[in-house]
Amino acid sequence: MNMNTIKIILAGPRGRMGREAVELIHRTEHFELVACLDRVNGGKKLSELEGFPSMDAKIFTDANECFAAVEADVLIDLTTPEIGKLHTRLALEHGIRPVVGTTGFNEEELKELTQLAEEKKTGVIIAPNFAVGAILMMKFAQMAAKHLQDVEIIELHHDRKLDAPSGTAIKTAELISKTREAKKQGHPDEEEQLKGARGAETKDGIRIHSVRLPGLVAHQEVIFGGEGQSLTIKHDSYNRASFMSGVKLAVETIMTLDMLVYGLENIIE
Ligand SMILES: NC(=O)C1=CN([C@@H]2O[C@H](COP(=O)(O)OP(=O)(O)OC[C@H]3O[C@@H](n4cnc5c(N)ncnc54)[C@H](O)[C@@H]3O)[C@@H](O)[C@H]2O)C=CC1
Ligand SMILES: O=C(O)C1=N[C@H](C(=O)O)C[C@H](O)C1
Repeated sequence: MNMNTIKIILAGPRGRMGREAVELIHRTEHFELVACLDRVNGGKKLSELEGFPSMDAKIFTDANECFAAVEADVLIDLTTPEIGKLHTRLALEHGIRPVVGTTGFNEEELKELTQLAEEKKTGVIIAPNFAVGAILMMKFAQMAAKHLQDVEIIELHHDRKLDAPSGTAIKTAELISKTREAKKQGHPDEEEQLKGARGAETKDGIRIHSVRLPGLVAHQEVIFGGEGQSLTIKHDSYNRASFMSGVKLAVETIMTLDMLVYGLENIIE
């Protein structure tokens, strides 16, 4: 396929996801890394940092300065919840299309960014999970919820994760709520003897439990219960390479969008 070069700014290149994204951009012929946003190393080139491929992208520590100085098509943000929100807004102000893997956006923030994308007629993709298997897990859970209404979500992640519950768990509950009536689960008189024992509860009554342990990467089980039966839908990411085909698809697809898309399930057939 002959594709025009897509110029990319990457925020968070030294992070676990950022390093994989650098490799993805490096090996993709029609992707060009034009700049990076980092907390430190301002003024250096990426190739000056240890362990990175020889890429001349300049590192900025100030997003406004970066977006004003560099001509770019797409921002890939893989940072922290607070910084990811700031970068997304600023990129839109500068007409740069944000592909956001960073999680931790709430409903109100998504609404505000949807409006801003519409005003600016600029594409935004906010993807709580880029792994195709995770998208399928969410879709299968949404299908199952038509038939089995009692469901709990257990998400398990490495212990460096900042947000809980995970973006994927929140998105899964939202998709399930599209096919399942709101319902209070468990015994009507149940009482927590230890606060948090029943996990978090969405407004539609879905319980989410978050596990954080060293050694884990990203895992989720969606457990449905019915009369005399249960159904478990499970997905595991064993490494961060599992997310990269989704990042590539998002970067290519965003070039054709003029609005915000929340969730890769909306662009994967
Ligand atoms: N959508 C998806 O499929 C996935 C999303 N994630 C999300 O991506 C985000 C990053 O995850 P990890 O790479 O595991 O985290 P990490 O902690 O390894 O990396 C975050 C990076 O952001 C950088 N950073 C912090 N403040 C910054 C600033 N002001 N400017 C530029 N860079 C800044 C840090 O220096 C660090 O290198 C998290 O929100 C995580 O939940 C993680 C895996 C998959
Ligand atoms: O922080 C992570 O690692 C991950 N974050 C995303 C989330 O919050 O769902 C995606 C994946 O689970 C890995």
